[in-house]
Amino acid sequence: MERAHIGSFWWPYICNLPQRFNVPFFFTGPEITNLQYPPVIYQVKRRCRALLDLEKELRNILTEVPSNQHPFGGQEVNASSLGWAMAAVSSRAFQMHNSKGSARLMLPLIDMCNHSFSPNARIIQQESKEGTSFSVIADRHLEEGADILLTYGALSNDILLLDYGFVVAENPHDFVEMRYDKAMLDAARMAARLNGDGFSQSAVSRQSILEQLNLEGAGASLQVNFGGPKLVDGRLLAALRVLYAQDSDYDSVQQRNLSELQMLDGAPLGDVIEKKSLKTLVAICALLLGHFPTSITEDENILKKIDLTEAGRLALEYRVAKKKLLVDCIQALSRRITSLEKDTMQ
Ligand SMILES: C[S@@+](CC[C@H](N)C(=O)[O-])C[C@H]1O[C@@H](n2cnc3c(N)ncnc32)[C@H](O)[C@@H]1O
Repeated sequence: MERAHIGSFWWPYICNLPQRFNVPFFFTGPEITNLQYPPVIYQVKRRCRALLDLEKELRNILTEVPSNQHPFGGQEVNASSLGWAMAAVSSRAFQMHNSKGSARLMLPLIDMCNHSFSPNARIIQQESKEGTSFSVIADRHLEEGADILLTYGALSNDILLLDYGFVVAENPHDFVEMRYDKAMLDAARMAARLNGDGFSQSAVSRQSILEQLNLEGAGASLQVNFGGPKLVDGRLLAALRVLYAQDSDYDSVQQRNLSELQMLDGAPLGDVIEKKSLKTLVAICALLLGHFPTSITEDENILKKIDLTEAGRLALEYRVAKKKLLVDCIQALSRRITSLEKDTMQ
């Protein structure tokens, strides 16, 4: 609305906002496909659909509104202008908290600061009789001309891409998600050349632990992640440890609590089960990597091209970061397997 009202109080601020935002609902179809990661493609399409629905709804409402009461000064409202407004808010509003609750606020000037996971400044909020004020203070001495960097939060590349239109190459908060599925675990077990019965035939006693992990039963939450500070979703790790446990190990399983079973450090059910679980996790990462249509090397070669669009480059950077995350997981898990093997030999 403010953008349509030339000369309004907020007009100077609105004029200084970027004309274009590089968020994915402005991507072309092929650029969206080039993200190569179904969970984020689903989110992009959902947001595009929501914008188109909003456009339709507003158009219907506005046909009934007399021209002198038109909220946008008679200007056409379409998905593109709505998308611009949404991107302006999603990429520039800061989540602020006080005693009354929390809200996302547009903070002119402060919103010129870029994001870093190693920021050199932070926002300070002060309450007084006059109201709430916000300022930025540096956490260390900044040379003249240095960028003032804030942290936008512990955000994954999915959120950075969808809300802000950029990604961070080695984002410590990024993850790759998969759906917990015993058929997938069986495939990974075979890929890791570990023999034994399929996981689908697991005993009732294991079933109850999988239910406690909320991976089985009504209302189970099946999304499990690789990456982030924990490297592997604790629930997936615990499930594999329990599924590999033999009936004879069962006493040992019952002596462990759920949080112990979910921790990557240690081998709560012994080295044999640990190695099998870790090898299966490596195979899952390799299978997930194989789902991407192109390799990291192919992507890096495409990235060297100079005629890529900004969105095309961003889509490539996004998918390379996901693939590298899986490679990092494979390497870290393989190091753990090697160290367990060394311990066994000693
Ligand atoms: C709150 S604004 C920051 C100021 C912005 N550079 C400007 O002057 O318009 C957020 C936008 O800045 C850009 N940005 C912030 N941090 C970034 C980073 N670390 N890498 C790339 N772009 C970044 C993104 O376009 C993001 O949507």
